[in-house]
Amino acid sequence: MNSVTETRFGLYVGGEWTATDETEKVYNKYTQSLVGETAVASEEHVIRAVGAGKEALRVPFSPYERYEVLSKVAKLLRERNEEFATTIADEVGKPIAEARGEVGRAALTLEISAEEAKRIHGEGIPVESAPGSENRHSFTKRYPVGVVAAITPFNVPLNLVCHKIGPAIAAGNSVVLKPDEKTPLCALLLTELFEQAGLPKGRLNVLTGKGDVVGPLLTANEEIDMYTFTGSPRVGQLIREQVGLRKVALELGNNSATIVHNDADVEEAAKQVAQKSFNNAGQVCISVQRVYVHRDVYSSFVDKVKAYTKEIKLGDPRDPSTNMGPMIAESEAERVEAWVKEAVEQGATVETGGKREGVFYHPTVLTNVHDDMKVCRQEVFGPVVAIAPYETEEEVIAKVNDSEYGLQAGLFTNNLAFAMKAMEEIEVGGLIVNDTSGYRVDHMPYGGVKKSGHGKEGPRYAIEEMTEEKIVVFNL
Ligand SMILES: NC(=O)c1ccc[n+]([C@@H]2O[C@H](COP(=O)([O-])OP(=O)(O)OC[C@H]3O[C@@H](n4cnc5c(N)ncnc54)[C@H](O)[C@@H]3O)[C@@H](O)[C@H]2O)c1
Ligand SMILES: O=C[C@H](O)CS(=O)(=O)O
Repeated sequence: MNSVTETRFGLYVGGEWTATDETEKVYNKYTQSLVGETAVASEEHVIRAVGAGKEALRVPFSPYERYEVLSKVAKLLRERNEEFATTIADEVGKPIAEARGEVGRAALTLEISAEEAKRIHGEGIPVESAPGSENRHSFTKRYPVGVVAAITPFNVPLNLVCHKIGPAIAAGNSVVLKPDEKTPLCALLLTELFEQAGLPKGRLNVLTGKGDVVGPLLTANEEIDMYTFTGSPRVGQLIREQVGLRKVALELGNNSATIVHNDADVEEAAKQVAQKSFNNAGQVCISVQRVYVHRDVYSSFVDKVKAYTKEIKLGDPRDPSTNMGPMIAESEAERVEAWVKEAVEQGATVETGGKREGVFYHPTVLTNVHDDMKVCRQEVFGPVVAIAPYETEEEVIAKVNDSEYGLQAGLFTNNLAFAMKAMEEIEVGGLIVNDTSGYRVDHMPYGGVKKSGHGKEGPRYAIEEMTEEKIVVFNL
């Protein structure tokens, strides 16, 4: 069959599209109308996909050929930018401007991966410096791990797929991808581009279906060499438990903090916070959730954030004037509503927002919060930001660190000594000075500590995760 019959997709296994009797429906998150239907993978499909991946590894696929395929996919993706952007807007509910931005970033992620394919290298090891090894010489080389299973979330369904397929292919691996069942369409369209670009059969296999069914089938398959997962800490933990001694990279959640110090550009900080708290309706792992503001500038900062937040226009994601779309499901909007209600019962003040309309939750600014409220302690993953004052550098660093998570944090200050102290002491994978926790470009090392996971993304760093380093020592 073709990959698509109108909007119906098969599984992609060993370079062939396969239909299944059972299908999974995909809905437009704004209109709730049907936008696509995918096949549903069974255990047999998992076995076939992994087998195809293993088989493909036996056929030479040079670094330059990998570079060429990945570059071609990036080019095709740029050519079909609008189709991908509208697909993301429909299946996620992400405003079209943000969706276009995601497509551009996804193409860049593939271009960076293509470049990295040509420069995977080991290093010379000076073994001769050890007494008794004077006549030895040594170097290392990196080799693909084999078959990589990639499991991805709903919120950034194209670029986060590219962050897994790009480096895995660049490093010489085969991939079995399982995109999120709520937003699989752009990953399936991307698979068509890999096919069109001439990716050898079996190097990419795509299995769709419910995560709690297909996921365990993947983790139970002993032929898979590595798992790369982006999603919730709950599922990350399950995968960790199920895969035993095999390699795992986990990109999980966060309750991201940003500090606004008394010497900061308060106007700029407020503008950035109001934007990075509500992008994709707050459904971003580095979305600003907790803001700690120095008492000297607290009132003026809260006023400014409120004013910027009130300008956010909710509506149809396809309408270019919309700033914020719906959440992924009404049940998620109800959960956020319940968490805000609970915070208010515990003493929080709603400065603006605090209202649900069906699947929309209005962008919400909370003050008078304390660190043990759910909206501070847990990951909201919705359009809610909680603002609290602080007085000393030590106090605010302790507050930021008082979290189970540690993905990224932001700090607005012009005080270099404070910025360096924060770099030394804040427990995160990335500290962003003079911007929010929400800053990311695709070639930087990206990944968390604590319950935010382990292993880095960014093509160069993901390639390190997806390769094994081998040493050779010559006794001459
Ligand atoms: N650190 C990062 O880079 C990053 C990026 C994006 C999202 N996230 C996190 O992802 C979460 C939101 O995404 P989500 O709701 O799609 O997450 P999720 O964990 O519910 O789903 C992620 C993926 O796991 C699959 N899955 C579900 N159950 C499974 C199981 N039992 N075994 C294997 N796979 C299973 C889903 O189908 C989906 O493909 C948030 O916590 C967010 O912070 C992290
Ligand atoms: O949701 C988390 C994403 O990794 C953030 S970004 O889209 O990559 O910037």
